[in-house]
Amino acid sequence: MASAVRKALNIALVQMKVTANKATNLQVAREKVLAAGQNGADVVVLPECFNSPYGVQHFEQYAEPIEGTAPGESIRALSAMAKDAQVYLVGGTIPEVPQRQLYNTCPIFNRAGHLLATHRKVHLFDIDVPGKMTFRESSVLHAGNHLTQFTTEWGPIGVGICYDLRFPEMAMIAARRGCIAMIYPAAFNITTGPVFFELLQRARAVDNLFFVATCSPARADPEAIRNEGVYPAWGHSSVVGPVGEVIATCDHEDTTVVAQLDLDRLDEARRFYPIYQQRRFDLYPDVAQGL
Ligand SMILES: NC(=O)CCC(=O)C(=O)O
Repeated sequence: MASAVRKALNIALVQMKVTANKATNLQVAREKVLAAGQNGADVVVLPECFNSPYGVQHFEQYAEPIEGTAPGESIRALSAMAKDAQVYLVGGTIPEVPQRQLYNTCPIFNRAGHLLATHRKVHLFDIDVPGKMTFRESSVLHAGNHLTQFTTEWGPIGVGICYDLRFPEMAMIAARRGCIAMIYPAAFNITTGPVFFELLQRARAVDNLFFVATCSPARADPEAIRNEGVYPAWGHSSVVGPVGEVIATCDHEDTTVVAQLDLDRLDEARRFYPIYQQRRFDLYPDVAQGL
């Protein structure tokens, strides 16, 4: 007898503290991914820049190759975590150096530890809010040129990285290609986080009537932020449902957020609000191209 299709998937967002020690970061990630798997997670997500401090001055030092015959130690460690925990692992991001160019890249593994896909951050985080937050990823990073999704038994899931969340087109394309969710490893900060982070997640979710999940690093100690210029991560890793409801969230502490993505919620939202059938591509053909 064919087994019933499972209608819900369990997700865990590992909001871990990231240090300057790569080996420690990998060990902490491993412990938390294994714990999440033991607690029933199907999909586990790590934060943006989980193996290195987040800052343009650090990327080159921590960068590793991902694909090819000699993947770096973070990729080998992530593959083993996914396999040992028997989970899909959205492996946060690491600075990637395939040849000379650097990228901010998310590797995604299946339950057997095989690399399913990689997403290179498409929209680089270049902003200048004077006196509050200036960041210029493009001073050292190159932007990726591909949209990314991976396949699961619940349906395809799209992947973006942090600043990619601000661009509705990416999530919209994923939704129209059948994705049930977008997952974003992310590291918003104490300037932009309170204003935009939840708003953007809820907007992407309700625009597309699908799930949105984000995973941030935990915030560093205030002295390290004040005295050493450590990036002040906002935290607030969250799962948002198809009508923009916050299903699970947290503050900025070291924690793992768990939630269930119940596909009945998605079906119901799309039945109640049939925007997928009501679009007027005759009036906006430019946004229908390529889909
Ligand atoms: N790491 C990032 O891309 C940060 C994005 C961010 O903080 C924003 O406001 O956007």
